[in-house]
Amino acid sequence: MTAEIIDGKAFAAGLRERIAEAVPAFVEAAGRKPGLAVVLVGEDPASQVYVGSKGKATVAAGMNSFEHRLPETATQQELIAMVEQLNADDSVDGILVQLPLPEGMDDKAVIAAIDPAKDVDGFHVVNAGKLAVGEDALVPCTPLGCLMLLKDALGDLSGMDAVVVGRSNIVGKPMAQLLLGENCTVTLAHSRTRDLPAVVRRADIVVAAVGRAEMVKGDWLKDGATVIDVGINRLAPTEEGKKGRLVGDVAYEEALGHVKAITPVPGGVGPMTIAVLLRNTLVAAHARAGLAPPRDL
Ligand SMILES: NC(=O)C1=CN([C@@H]2O[C@H](COP(=O)(O)OP(=O)(O)OC[C@H]3O[C@@H](n4cnc5c(N)ncnc54)[C@H](OP(=O)(O)O)[C@@H]3O)[C@@H](O)[C@H]2O)C=CC1
Ligand SMILES: Nc1nc(=O)c2c([nH]1)NC[C@@H]1CN(c3ccc(C(=O)N[C@@H](CCC(=O)O)C(=O)O)cc3)C=[N+]21
Repeated sequence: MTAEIIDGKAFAAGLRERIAEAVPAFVEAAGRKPGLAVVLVGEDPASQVYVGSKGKATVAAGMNSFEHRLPETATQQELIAMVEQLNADDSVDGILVQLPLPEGMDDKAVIAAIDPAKDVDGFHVVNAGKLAVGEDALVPCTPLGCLMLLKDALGDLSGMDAVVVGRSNIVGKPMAQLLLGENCTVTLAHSRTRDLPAVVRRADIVVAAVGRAEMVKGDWLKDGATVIDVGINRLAPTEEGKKGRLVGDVAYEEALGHVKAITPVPGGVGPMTIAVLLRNTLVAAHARAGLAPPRDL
């Protein structure tokens, strides 16, 4: 059996195209462009790259991109003051505070300061709670992107055994909620899980969101499983002066011999995260303007 490589990059490009096509109708109805504000604290080079590519994708979709940078030395109070200013700014539909925050800042307090209607990351407890009880919510971008790829690859997920490895509030937990919402039988595994290989072996669907390079081995996978690899791990460079290779949480080459379909790293989930961020911004913009949500996004 040859494994299908799930092309997240291509799917994300298609989604961004559909978003760009839906923007003019919003502009017509609301009399303004949707706007996304990204706040970056400190100088972390990886974060700077992400923020830069988010900004470019936002503008390419026909939306306004507002970038705000605070120095590494900024206080939590200053950051929250900036968030409150963005809450009050009517041209801003989405607010994303890039994580991780510098040492000493409390993620929870900062996220709590974001207006839930503008919380395009879906990290605010109001949105997490709505997702948990099955109400309309802004859903975290990475797990929603994973779900879109799964539905595209498999169609109806009803009744399937899904194992999510990793229980963070950002990826694993909302992923489990989404799969439950699709009527999967969901197992949420983590660092205290006993006999993880045996747990993973039961799964028709495996979502790996651990942050450990190539931890999930090929022989942990049931033949014919579909695998979504969320992990982004930079290996040590093999040559001086070069960047190390990017790998996922799944031993990709080994997995190819077992799976029905799998996402690569890079080119899998990563690009979906950014496309869904734009989608969430457009959804938030419609809701804030009192318009019906855009369809087919
Ligand atoms: N593609 C994208 O857009 C994104 C990619 N990522 C990537 O996804 C990965 C996960 O991110 P995130 O959820 O934020 O990470 P966290 O570090 O917040 O969570 C990791 C989870 O993995 C679990 N875990 C750690 N070690 C093991 C182990 N040996 N066996 C089983 N479970 C284990 C932890 O368990 P416990 O709770 O018990 O500690 C925890 O629940 C990272 O590689 C990150 O870079 C993240 C966000 C977006
Ligand atoms: N508030 C907040 N929201 C986030 O959504 C958020 C965040 N903070 N902090 C950091 C993580 C990580 N993240 C990624 C986005 C895109 C790629 C991506 O596009 N990756 C490319 C490769 C990029 C490369 O080559 O380095 C790929 O996988 O193909 C990866 C990771 C969003 N995050």
